[in-house]
Amino acid sequence: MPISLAAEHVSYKQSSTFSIHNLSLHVQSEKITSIIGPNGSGKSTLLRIMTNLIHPNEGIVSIDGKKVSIIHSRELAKTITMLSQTQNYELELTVRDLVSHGRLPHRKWYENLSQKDEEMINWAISITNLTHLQHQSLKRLSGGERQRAWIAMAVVQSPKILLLDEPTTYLDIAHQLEIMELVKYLNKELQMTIMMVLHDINQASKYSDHIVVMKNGEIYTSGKPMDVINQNLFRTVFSIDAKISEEDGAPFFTPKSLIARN
Ligand SMILES: Nc1ncnc2c1ncn2[C@@H]1O[C@H](COP(=O)(O)OP(=O)(O)OP(=O)(O)O)[C@@H](O)[C@H]1O
Repeated sequence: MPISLAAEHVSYKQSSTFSIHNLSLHVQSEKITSIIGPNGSGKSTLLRIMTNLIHPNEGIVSIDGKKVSIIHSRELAKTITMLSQTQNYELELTVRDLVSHGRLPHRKWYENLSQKDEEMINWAISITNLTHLQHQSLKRLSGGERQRAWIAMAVVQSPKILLLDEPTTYLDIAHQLEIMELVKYLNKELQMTIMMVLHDINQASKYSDHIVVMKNGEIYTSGKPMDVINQNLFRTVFSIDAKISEEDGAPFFTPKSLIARN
């Protein structure tokens, strides 16, 4: 079932130096949307607004027309899940324990895991390719394995919408691609709507149906990768000259040189 996540005329004052002003965004259902933009442009803030973690001063965020601010947190967690940029890596938990926590919205805190919970946990561990590591402590995993464990915890909630904040940060290129392929699988096979913040613009271009470019707390532009990724974007948003080519039908950029910032 398609699901509609939208922000309308949202404003949020984060600090004396940063605010989001009158931002509107309709996230495409069952598609992959990537948010790109320079450091401090408001990408994470936007994700947190979309999941009701922070509340806009003005405007509305809604799911299927219902304000997220009035949806019960347990219900909201079953619909939309966000994986933040930094996870607590010092947790003394096994992979399976962590993933089990993701079932909390589906049961009362005092109830034991049901058979359905156990089935979902097995499923989430399996699709993230962690079955052989399920009893391993999180502390003893590689960065890529640990990231997959956190994604499994998010996925076990079977949310319709999954938001990921820089899911590939700190990972080597093979593990980055593994995460991107997993994201693609969740979208294509499970019809999950995905919105993620990415710094790697070539990965955003390759894996996304839609790209949103943030600059100074505003959406500078948005659209299909082919319509958004161009030399002008790199000059005006990232202050670099770039060469744009095409790779498997998606734009591919190579940085050339810095240009003076405005
Ligand atoms: N809790 C906070 N209190 C005050 N200011 C904050 C807070 N969190 C972020 N900011 C500021 O808000 C602005 C936007 O931050 P945000 O994290 O949304 O940017 P971003 O585009 O995700 O950046 P990055 O690419 O570096 O992760 C930045 O100037 C940041 O310093």
